Amino acid sequence: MAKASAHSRSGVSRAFYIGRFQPFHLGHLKVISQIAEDVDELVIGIGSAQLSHTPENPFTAGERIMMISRSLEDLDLYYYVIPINDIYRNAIWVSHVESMTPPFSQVYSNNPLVSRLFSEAGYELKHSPMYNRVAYSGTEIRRRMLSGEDWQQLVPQAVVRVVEEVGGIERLKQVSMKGDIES
Ligand SMILES: Nc1ncnc2c1ncn2[C@@H]1O[C@H](COP(=O)(O)OP(=O)(O)OP(=O)(O)O)[C@@H](O)[C@H]1O
Ligand SMILES: NC(=O)c1ccc[n+]([C@@H]2O[C@H](COP(=O)(O)O)[C@@H](O)[C@H]2O)c1
Repeated sequence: MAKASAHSRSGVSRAFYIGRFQPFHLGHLKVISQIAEDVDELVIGIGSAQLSHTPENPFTAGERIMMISRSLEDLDLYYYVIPINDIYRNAIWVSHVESMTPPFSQVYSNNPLVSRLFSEAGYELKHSPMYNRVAYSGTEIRRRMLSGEDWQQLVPQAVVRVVEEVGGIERLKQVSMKGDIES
């Protein structure tokens, strides 16, 4: 059975969009700007919220919240940013998400597992185009942060400031080191 219609009982249309946002980049911003044209409110899930200080997940949930809220300041959209820990039980993951978020009726995702789990649970799935995927990619941005190449142009200015504020480049380099730290 399909979930509630696109509009809830209050008449508000609310959607869900989840990512790890390691870091939040211009591809994510473009997706959210597009979603903002379709819905009244957006619930943004910070996936793998428990992870930080690793090469694939350098930033904490709190830092990712800063990146997102500061980047969306100028957008005409009411949004909620909710950290979601992984639970490693796909069959009940949607219920886990529902237990942490305001209710929503549409899900925006290009992640095959996320799409599958929400459509099995009866949600309306929406897919957005991939924008400049070669560069607007967390993997590519972290690679550039490590190699000293220009990554700043691939993220909102607010994200550059958060990364600087938390010493993000130094952290990423240190947690990516192999072997012992030489004195
Ligand atoms: N350039 C992009 N354009 C449109 N959607 C994107 C883009 N990059 C990521 N997304 C989508 O945003 C959601 C969250 O993505 P995620 O946070 O994993 O970013 P990512 O760039 O794919 O990161 P990583 O390379 O670290 O896996 C996913 O549904 C993903 O498909
Ligand atoms: N069983 C689970 O805990 C489960 C299932 C599906 C997605 N997720 C999370 O959802 C997020 C999806 O975001 P990405 O598209 O960035 O991979 C990830 O953080 C992923 O770990 C978790």
